[in-house]
Amino acid sequence: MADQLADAPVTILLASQDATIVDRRAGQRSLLGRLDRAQVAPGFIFAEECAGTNGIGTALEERKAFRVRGEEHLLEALHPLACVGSPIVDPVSRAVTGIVDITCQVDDVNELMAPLVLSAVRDIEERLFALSARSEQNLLREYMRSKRRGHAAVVAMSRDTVIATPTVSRLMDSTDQMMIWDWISTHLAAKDEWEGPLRFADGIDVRVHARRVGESTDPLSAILELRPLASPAPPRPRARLAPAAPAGAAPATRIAGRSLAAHRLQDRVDEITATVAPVLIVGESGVGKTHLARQIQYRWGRHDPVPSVDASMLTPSAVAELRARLSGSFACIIEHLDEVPDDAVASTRRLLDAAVELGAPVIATATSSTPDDLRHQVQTHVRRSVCIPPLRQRIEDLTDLARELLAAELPDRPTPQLQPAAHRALIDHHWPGNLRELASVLSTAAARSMGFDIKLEHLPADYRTLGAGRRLTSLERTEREAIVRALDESDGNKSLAAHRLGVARSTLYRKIRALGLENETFGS
Ligand SMILES: Nc1ncnc2c1ncn2[C@@H]1O[C@H](COP(=O)(O)OP(=O)(O)OP(=O)(O)O)[C@@H](O)[C@H]1O
Repeated sequence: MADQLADAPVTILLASQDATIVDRRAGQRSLLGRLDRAQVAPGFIFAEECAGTNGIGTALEERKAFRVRGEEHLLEALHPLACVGSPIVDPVSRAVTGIVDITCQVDDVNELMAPLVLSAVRDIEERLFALSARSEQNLLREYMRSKRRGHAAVVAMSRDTVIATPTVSRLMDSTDQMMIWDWISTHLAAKDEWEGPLRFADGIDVRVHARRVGESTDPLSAILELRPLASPAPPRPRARLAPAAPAGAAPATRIAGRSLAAHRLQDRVDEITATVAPVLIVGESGVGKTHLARQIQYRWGRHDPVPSVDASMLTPSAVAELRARLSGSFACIIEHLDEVPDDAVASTRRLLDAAVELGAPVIATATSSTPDDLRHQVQTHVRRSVCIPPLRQRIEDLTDLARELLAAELPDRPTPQLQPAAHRALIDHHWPGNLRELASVLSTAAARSMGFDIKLEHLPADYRTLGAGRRLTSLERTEREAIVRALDESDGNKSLAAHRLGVARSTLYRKIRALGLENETFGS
């Protein structure tokens, strides 16, 4: 388009979704000089709240093509100009992703400007549609990765695609699919990761860990890993030792971090690795129990990855099978021992007794150490245990942990560093999902920074806590929720959202900035 309009008395502007001009093409020298004087150039923001009525900001507000001529502009510097701007609407998410605008001097206004802008926008929207095919490929790749990591119950889902492992396909009908899609759309609207319960149409309860695939601006797609809950008991898939993942880089043999908690953990791990015998690793979900189990196995000389089994899938006969294979050299990791089903408690206890007797390198993990829990009786059979503290209790280790996670994420290139503002924002977070959550945030950030150092703007929106690293008060959180809801219900239209909230538009803009919502997209 820029080539076609090279000799025309117009210039083409491209603005981002926050109305910042990011590119300016074509235009004769006299026009460009005037545009420079009026600051109509890359880097300048033309959001309506800063620049009043103009072709970029108003088209963004109205979500439709908008024509402004001469004194219709609020800013006097723009009075000699005329323009037509139109929003680019993502064909899948329906979010405005930018604005195309053609600007000229008032005397050069031409009836063709509007059709030209609209045709450019159509071209861009078609390309965005083609890109969504790429996000399907990403989804498939992530699904395969999840399966390779040994997860037996995995679903990959986007608006148009559902892929599921046989364990889940057997459970899921079309109502379940719709319900799962609703669940994803709700929980991953503002977060990249979510874990919580979900009930299938026939009453089977599962716990789902869902993680968004791709960028937050990509069409929504997610990987869900399902674990059955103990009751009501679903027809359980038979537990199998997950095939060990192919040998990758050797796990680090030291615990990352310099906090007192990290030193204590290191000392305990050193003690434990001095003798080969069953170990129980306790800690909140995502804290790195399985990771530590692999480190310990490695230090015991198991340089090939050791197979693992999820205790929530154990049946008495599966435990008997494991027991038959047990010897002083049989190594395995039993994950989530505190979720062993009631009917497998007794046999698992016997299995662990035998493992202790034989000195077998069996490592179990558990998220709960509640003393009166039936499953606690199983845990006590392991005798030796180590507890990994949650990330929020060793937040000073975040830099070292982030380095380790980023090195694992980008094994083939220099490890990116966290820039101070990004580091401050991450330190301020509560990390309920522990290292799993941190790994996911860093993976998104590393993709956004293209593998270079991670700045505040590379973090997912929810983790850029107000730049200064301030945590929201509960009142601010309530306010934020109300604003997000209003913007969602208004499909991102700020005038409508302000009307719904009963506040002036300028107040809404101020709140949006103060609550760190400027880079969010809203609506279906
Ligand atoms: N020290 C570490 N270095 C690099 N990656 C780590 C480290 N600790 C944990 N991770 C990564 O963090 C994620 C969560 O770790 P892991 O699966 O070991 O947690 P967990 O405590 O076993 O979780 P759950 O109880 O929910 O199964 C994994 O992707 C793991 O590879």
